[in-house]
Amino acid sequence: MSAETLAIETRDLSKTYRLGFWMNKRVLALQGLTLNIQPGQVYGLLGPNGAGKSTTIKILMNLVQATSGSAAIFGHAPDSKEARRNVGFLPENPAPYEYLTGEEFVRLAGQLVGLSGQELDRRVKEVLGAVGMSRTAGLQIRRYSKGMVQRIGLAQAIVGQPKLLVLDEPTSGLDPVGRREIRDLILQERERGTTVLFCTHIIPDVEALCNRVAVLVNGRLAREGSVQELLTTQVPVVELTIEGLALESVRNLGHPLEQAQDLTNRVLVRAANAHVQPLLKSVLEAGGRVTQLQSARFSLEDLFLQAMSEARHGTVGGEITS
Ligand SMILES: Nc1ncnc2c1ncn2[C@@H]1O[C@H](COP(=O)(O)OP(=O)(O)OP(=O)(O)O)[C@@H](O)[C@H]1O
Repeated sequence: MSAETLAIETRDLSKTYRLGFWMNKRVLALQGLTLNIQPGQVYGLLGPNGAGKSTTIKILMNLVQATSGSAAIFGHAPDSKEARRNVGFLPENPAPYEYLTGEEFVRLAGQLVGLSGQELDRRVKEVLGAVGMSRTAGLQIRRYSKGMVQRIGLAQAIVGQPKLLVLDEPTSGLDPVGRREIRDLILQERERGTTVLFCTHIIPDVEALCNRVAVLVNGRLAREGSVQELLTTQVPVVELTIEGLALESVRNLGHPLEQAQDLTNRVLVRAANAHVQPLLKSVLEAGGRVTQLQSARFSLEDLFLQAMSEARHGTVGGEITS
């Protein structure tokens, strides 16, 4: 395999689910998604509920068939042995055999990826320690809390030291300490050179972990790039706190505003750098006061909200047609 082979490649990937008694309603869960994920990248898939993140992951994990387009893992089709051999997977709701103990479950996962003997013993012990489950590994999984199930799910995903880790909401259900531990673990995997694809709603996790992100809205790619690139290509914005004028009066001053919000007795606005001087002048002329002015850091959260509002205001879920 050449060094340039992509870890994950999707080309024009689409998925339509059929719904209703006559199967006559269609949900366009993915609409022509193209992604290129290089080996060694930690890649975040972001998007509102129903954007198509889990569907993308399920197609890559061969749990769902694409309606059209193609997907490959290290150059191999998702249903091939070659693709599966290289992947550790944590599903959205890991539902492991709940009568097994955590340790038995991780051991089984290790055996399934070909580990045995002392190497298996060593790896099981190692990963149980890494996910903070050494003490509770002897309990049946049905006794675990959601966060513990999540940790054991992650342990089974990494036991075989896969080249690619695919994680569907890895930190969901975890307390802040647990989230930090799982984040550290993903960082360790990144150090090891593992490619990681994960989807999440937790934007600080994306900022802490990812080299690259894609924002999906309605099954389409709304943004894609390195975190750095996506944030620095944004127009610099200034945040002003205005007193003595109502929100409507500020809006009626006629200057383009990125955002305007009514707080008690003051208005908070965000405007692009270029519009700040004329805006200031108009506020003072209208009898208002500017009590605070600071440059605002454009965050991934802003980017996410911007992508959503451009795509369609407040839409949640794939497009439904009949
Ligand atoms: N098995 C299914 N049958 C019918 N529709 C489905 C099925 N699975 C997903 N969908 C629909 O496809 C769209 C995309 O769902 P998907 O689970 O991929 O979104 P998501 O981005 O992972 O959402 P979330 O963040 O809420 O987990 C949604 O409108 C969802 O209702």
